[in-house]
Amino acid sequence: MESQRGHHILTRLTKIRKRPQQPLTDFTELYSRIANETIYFLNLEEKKRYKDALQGWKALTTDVLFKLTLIEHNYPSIQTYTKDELSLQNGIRELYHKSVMHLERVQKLVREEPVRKDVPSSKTQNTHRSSSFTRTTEPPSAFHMVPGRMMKTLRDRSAYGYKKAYSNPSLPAHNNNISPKPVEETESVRVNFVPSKPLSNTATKQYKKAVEHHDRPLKKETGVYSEKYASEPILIDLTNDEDDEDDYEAGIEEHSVFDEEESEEFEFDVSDYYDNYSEIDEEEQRQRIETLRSLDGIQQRMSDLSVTSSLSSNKSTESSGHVPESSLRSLPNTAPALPLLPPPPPSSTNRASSTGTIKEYNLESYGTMNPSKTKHPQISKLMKTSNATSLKSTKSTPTLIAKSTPTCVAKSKNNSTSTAKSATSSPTSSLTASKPTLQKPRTAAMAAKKVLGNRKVVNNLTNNTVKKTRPVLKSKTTKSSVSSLKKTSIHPSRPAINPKASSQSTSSNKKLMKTSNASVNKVNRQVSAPKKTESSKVDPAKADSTKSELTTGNATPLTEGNEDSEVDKKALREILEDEIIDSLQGVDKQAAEQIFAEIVVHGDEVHWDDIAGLESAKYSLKEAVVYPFLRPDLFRGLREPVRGMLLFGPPGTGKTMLARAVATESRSTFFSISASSLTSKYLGESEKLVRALFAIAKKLSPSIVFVDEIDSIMGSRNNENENESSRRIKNEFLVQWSSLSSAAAGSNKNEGTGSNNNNDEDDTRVLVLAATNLPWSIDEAARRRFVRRQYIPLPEDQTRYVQLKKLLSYQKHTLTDLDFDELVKITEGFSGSDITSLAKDAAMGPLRDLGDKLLETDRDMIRPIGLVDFKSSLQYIKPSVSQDGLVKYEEWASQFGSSGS
Ligand SMILES: Nc1ncnc2c1ncn2[C@@H]1O[C@H](COP(=O)(O)OP(=O)(O)OP(=O)(O)O)[C@@H](O)[C@H]1O
Repeated sequence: MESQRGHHILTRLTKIRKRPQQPLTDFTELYSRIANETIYFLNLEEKKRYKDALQGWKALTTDVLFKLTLIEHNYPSIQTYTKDELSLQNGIRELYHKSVMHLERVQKLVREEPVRKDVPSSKTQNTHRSSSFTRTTEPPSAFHMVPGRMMKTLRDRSAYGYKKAYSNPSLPAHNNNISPKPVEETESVRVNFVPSKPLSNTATKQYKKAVEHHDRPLKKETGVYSEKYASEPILIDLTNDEDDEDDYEAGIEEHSVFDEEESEEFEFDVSDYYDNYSEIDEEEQRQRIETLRSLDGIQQRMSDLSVTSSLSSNKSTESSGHVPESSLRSLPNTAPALPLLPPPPPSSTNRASSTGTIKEYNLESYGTMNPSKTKHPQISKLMKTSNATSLKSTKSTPTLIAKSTPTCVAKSKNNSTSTAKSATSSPTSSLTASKPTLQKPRTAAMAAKKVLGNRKVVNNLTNNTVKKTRPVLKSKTTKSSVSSLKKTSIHPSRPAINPKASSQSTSSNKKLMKTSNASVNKVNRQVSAPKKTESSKVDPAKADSTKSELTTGNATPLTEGNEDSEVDKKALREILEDEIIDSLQGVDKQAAEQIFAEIVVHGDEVHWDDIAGLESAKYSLKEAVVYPFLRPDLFRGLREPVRGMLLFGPPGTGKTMLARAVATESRSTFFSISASSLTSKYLGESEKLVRALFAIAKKLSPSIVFVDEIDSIMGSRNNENENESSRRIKNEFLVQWSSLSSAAAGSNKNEGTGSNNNNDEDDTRVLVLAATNLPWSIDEAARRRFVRRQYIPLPEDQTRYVQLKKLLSYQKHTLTDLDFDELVKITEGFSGSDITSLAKDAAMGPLRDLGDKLLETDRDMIRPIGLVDFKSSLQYIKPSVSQDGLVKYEEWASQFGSSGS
């Protein structure tokens, strides 16, 4: 008894120790941001929009630098960093270095080619001059961009450009150390001291204080600072070098309204990062000095904020007391020093070995924090605690959606260059935005999301439910307007990172390119996405279709730029999948891969509004799934969400649609599985698949495991014809399913305390949602687990009316309300799917009338759809559900289910 209590207390203590104050989320957000935005700016470069790219790089580097510093300041106790956090931190630094290199390169390009007539600049394209950094939305986080993500794996490795190199022969093989730029060459880099998203309240405060601190001499004592800043931070536009002066002043003005009292002292003390300094040996000391020097570079950079770096660097250097002045002199002016990274690890060819290599590299690459090198016991210990780390990363494992709203680029006829390019090379793309029919994305974040395929990004700006204030860059033309941003409907703590990969991601080492070290190369591919530019001629048909697609808003990638962004998406997706797989404990890797390859589905989002009628079913689903997923804090203990919900009813009534809508609206990962996905001919493999499925679902929680035609997996076990294999799958499924629920109902200890801090809740936010046309054949044990059994009947009159209206709403038609009423009557007994088929067929009527003339008839000349078309289609489109069948459903519904019309 006593020992039990002791154990209990210990467990609680461990939890308390583990949970709070870890920078993982911040690091992952930052990492995904820099990675995603990098892709976007590379795309800009490809399109020769160097100015835009330059602005982007500037803002990105500054922002990242600031945020990184801030995170490190907020979490100074580096000893408590998990391995993933260290890897992420390292990865961010690497990407940051890359960004600085890009910045320098593009700066040169801009100087060399100030006027590019063939490429419309951002100014000509956007009257309001919204640079890609008018951050009106949050940065693209590969995982955050996943409102209602439905994942679709694209594990076609060949497509990811394994052979594409991410290197520039002109660059040194390993270029983590950015060579300092001569002061005179250094452009006055306006430091954009504005995070696009406050990391936390404390961070915001510190940020405010930091700005205030650095601008103090210039501060106008208005004393007007109000909470407004927190929600409506003011950002400085970086759009044009000539206007730097204005921006600068504007920035100072804006920054001058900070409340001194509200802010805490922002002290950036690099020594916070290391303690017990004297306990380490000489070699270690030397390394640490290096690192401290670099960190001081950051500190210096911090103090240079809002002023030109070249001017203030010396001052700052002098004031720094941590590092000898001489060593600081060697720090680059434009490229703030960050800890140097060792060369990449040797290549390895398989996933398992690559993981090992990555791990080793992560540790090695962190220089002074290498546990084998450092004698710091806590650090060494930290490096060994991989389990805790994986658990942690579980919650922040990201997912991606594939649906994309690609940016439009048309290939120039004149260009025919076809060399594969690397991210670090000067863009020589043959792509030019000859007639940009798509608006330039309003923010880099949005653009990157587009590149990475988040269709919902734009929608979310208006359609979100979770709001979060976010700073935005202030455009010069709208200096007075400061807008707060809503947090897009994304799970807030779901980053999109492959920490292992990140640590090595941006090495431009050619050798590294050749390795098949999965994560490393994938990130490289993601960032650089070398372009194929073999053909430069515009296929007129293609161009036309691109145009029309763009104008209808249904653009699909047709050009190389877009192909590459597809590659980027795929690469990123694969990275994420690999990361998840690598971090799963006790799960067969192959099985996990198979789950990703076959089961996880992206795209094709369905919203409540897309579904006609079924109001009761919708409400039921909201209550059972959507609300608990969105407000887990309210649904605990007795209110714990159900773990199983069954949708049953005649075929084609919208069960699958409902499931998809639930996935979208609850912003969860959607696993669509079928019997064949879980069946393997090899003994024991199927169980592994089931285990992997649930493990991944937990990892990517909140998740919905949707099993269509559940009767084929969960048929009654009394069936004598059932074979051993399917019995085992069933048993394993039931066992795994049970593991989702808490052992004792109502046993949540946090209930009543109002605590929102239950980090474990994500693990349990997994729902098995199933659909079937044969509810009576489901095994009883499974039926019991489907706490909610929702009957989805044939659509009623009103539902059919709504559906018909919806279907015709985008078509030219002559149907009056009376016609619709008539149609509703005629279609009695039709399922939703039957009605869709009918409408589709009727829509063909006007084309059928044309016969062969169809080919030369102008689109506008085609007659509208009329009632007559429906009537003629009704001759051969008949209801698919028999009345007899309906009786059986209704009986079962009255016995076991609830009605959902
Ligand atoms: N309520 C509805 N609103 C709009 N469309 C619907 C509705 N019900 C069905 N449909 C149409 O029918 C098609 C099939 O629907 P869905 O696949 O969801 O049916 P289901 O009940 O899952 O069928 P099955 O049981 O055969 O799998 C949908 O793609 C949609 O076009």
